[in-house]
Amino acid sequence: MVGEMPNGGRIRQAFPGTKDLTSTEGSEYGPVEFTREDVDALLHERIKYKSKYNYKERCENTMDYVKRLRLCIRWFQELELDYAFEQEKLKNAMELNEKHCADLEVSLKEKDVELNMVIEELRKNFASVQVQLAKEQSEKLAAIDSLGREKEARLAVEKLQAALTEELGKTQGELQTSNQRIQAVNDMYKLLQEYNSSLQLYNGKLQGDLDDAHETIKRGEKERTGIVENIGNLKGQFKALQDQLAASKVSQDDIMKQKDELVNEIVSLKMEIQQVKDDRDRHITEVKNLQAEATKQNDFKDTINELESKCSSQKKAIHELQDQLVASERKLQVADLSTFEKMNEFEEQKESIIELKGRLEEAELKLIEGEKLRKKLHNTIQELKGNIRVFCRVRPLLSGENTSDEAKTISYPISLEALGRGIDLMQNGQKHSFTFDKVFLPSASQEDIFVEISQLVQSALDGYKVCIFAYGQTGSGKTYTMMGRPGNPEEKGLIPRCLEQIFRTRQSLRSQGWKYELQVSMLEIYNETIRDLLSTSKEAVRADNGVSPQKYAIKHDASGNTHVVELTVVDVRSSREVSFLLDHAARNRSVGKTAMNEQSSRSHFVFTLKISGYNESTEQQVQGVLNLIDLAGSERLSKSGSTGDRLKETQAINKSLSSLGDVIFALAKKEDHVPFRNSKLTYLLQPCLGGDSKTLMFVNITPEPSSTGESLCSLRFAARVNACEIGTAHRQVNARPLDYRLSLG
Ligand SMILES: Nc1ncnc2c1ncn2[C@@H]1O[C@H](COP(=O)(O)OP(=O)(O)OP(=O)(O)O)[C@@H](O)[C@H]1O
Repeated sequence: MVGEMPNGGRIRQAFPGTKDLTSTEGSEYGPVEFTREDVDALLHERIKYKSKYNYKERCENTMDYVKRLRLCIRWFQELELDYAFEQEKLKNAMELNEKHCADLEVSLKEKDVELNMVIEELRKNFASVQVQLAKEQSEKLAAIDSLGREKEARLAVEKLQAALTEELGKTQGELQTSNQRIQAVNDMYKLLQEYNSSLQLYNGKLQGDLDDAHETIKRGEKERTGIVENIGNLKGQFKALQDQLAASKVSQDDIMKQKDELVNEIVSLKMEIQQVKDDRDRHITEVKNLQAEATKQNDFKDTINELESKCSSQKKAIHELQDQLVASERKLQVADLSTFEKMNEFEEQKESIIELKGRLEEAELKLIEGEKLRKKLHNTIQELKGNIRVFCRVRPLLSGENTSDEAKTISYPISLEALGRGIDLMQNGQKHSFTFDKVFLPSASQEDIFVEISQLVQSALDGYKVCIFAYGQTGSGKTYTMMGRPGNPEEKGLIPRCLEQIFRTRQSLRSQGWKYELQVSMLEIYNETIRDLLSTSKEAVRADNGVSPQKYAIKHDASGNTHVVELTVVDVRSSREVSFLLDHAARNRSVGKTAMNEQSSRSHFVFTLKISGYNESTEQQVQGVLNLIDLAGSERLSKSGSTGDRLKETQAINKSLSSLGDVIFALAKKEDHVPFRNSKLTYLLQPCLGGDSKTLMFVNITPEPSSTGESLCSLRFAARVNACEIGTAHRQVNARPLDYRLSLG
């Protein structure tokens, strides 16, 4: 059958395009396909023939027609087979579809049930949503209400915002000016940095000059020794010449005498000659007479010969004496000449010695000036750097301590850059080198120490906060450095010397219109408790417990000043008054005997001098503070030999010193949190350590070989302190009157 296929198309396409159905070629060259039109044409085809009676032709045409019919039938048969196959396939597909439909139906039913459930739930939800909606509508109403209110509030806020914007504008203006100021500060900082580097350069140059000066001095020294040697030689020569001169003078005198004698002799000889001549003439006349007579008397011949020979020998003698006289006169002239030359040489050398002495003095002066300038620049650089300065002092060996050369563990480098600043410590054959701002040898006197810190004391008078503290193992000389040895003016410590300088300067500044008021307080921190050393009541000094927590509480105010509540403060007018107070405090101090020190300080001693200055002519006011602190000695429990109360003291001392270390190291590392509050000592010293103070630490060292370990610990601690940058101290200068309360810093 030919027709539309179930899929709407044809299964086979018979001869696309036009085709000659009379041809039977298809049967021989593969399958032939037919369209509906082809089949219709084939069925309605009439067999053509030329002659009705040409049976052959009719038979051939019929055969051809039959062939084509057969071909068409075969095509139909194949098509049918295809259709049957297709039908089978469709049936299978239909069965599959039916099955799928049944499955779908089941799942649809399930879905239906599910959907019903969902619908049920949605209905429930809808009901609750409706309830919620009602609720929300009421809330909406409330919200609309509050919106109204908020609008009002917003308006108010907008107004506020406008005001704030205005303020913001102002603040931004201020910010701008602040930025400008910051810029200016930055510029200043840059300038300071440049100044600093130029100072360093200058310092370098000065160092160079210093080196040159050293060189010149060395050369001068050499020249001087050469000159001194020369002078010695010249003096020797001069002496020899003087001796020679004296001898020459003597010989000259002798020669003169001789000359005189010779002259006399010559005169007498001349006279003699004259006489002889006269005699001769006389004799000649006599001889003539005699000759005349000789002729008569031959007897006189011998006498005449004798007289003649006598005469010629006398002539010879006169010649010799005359030659001698000429030679002596020449010698005398030569001697005069060389004396004159020597005198000239001596004068020249005298002048060159005077000139060299002048040059030497000039070089020495230059050296002193250079050293002063170097120190000043060093101080300025240190101030700009904002470091805590550290001086190291090594005390001399005390009687009974090991003095043998082999036991010496401390040495001092002599290189130019470390001279006076370096210290080397040997421990177990290993050398540990340290450099500080200054190292004082055991031979340094109390005056030497004071000279180095006197500028700091001046700073306190100029309105700076100054803090000097002594750190070191017990028995290393802290108290000796700060207080000195009582009863010996030569061995006065820093505290009495500082006060003497302050009172002296106060006196001299009076002529410039300055008036100073000085107030003193002294306290000690013993076992983490503050004790007022100037209190007149014994209980207040001694009681560890029973004091109100408010009493002696440490307070820092906003301007960086520290106050100790209820601490005794005394106005002082002379250093004698202060000495009296120091004696009083010393009697109240907690001291005890340890294995390391007979008179060991068992507490931290804090001496505070508040300086308030007012200049009547300039109306300028300054407020300086001088804190002088003798720390309790650091010591190992094992070494201190402490037990009982002493052990408790030692533990408290070590705890507060280790807190001091923690604070220093936190500052060195620039940590956000610095544990100032961990001990009374660090909390009290907060302004000194925190940067608003000129701070100097003495690290005291004992040269005793058995203390090498302790010394090394102290030096290491000091080196870290020295490396710690704490900021720059500020001067407290005011134009208006100050609050004269006493503060620690
Ligand atoms: N530079 C010095 N010259 C002479 N003697 C000194 C020197 N330094 C310290 N001494 C002596 O050494 C001893 C111990 O010194 P000092 O009491 O000052 O030590 P310290 O470090 O304060 O000890 P502590 O921490 O136990 O109080 C004292 O007898 C003192 O006189």
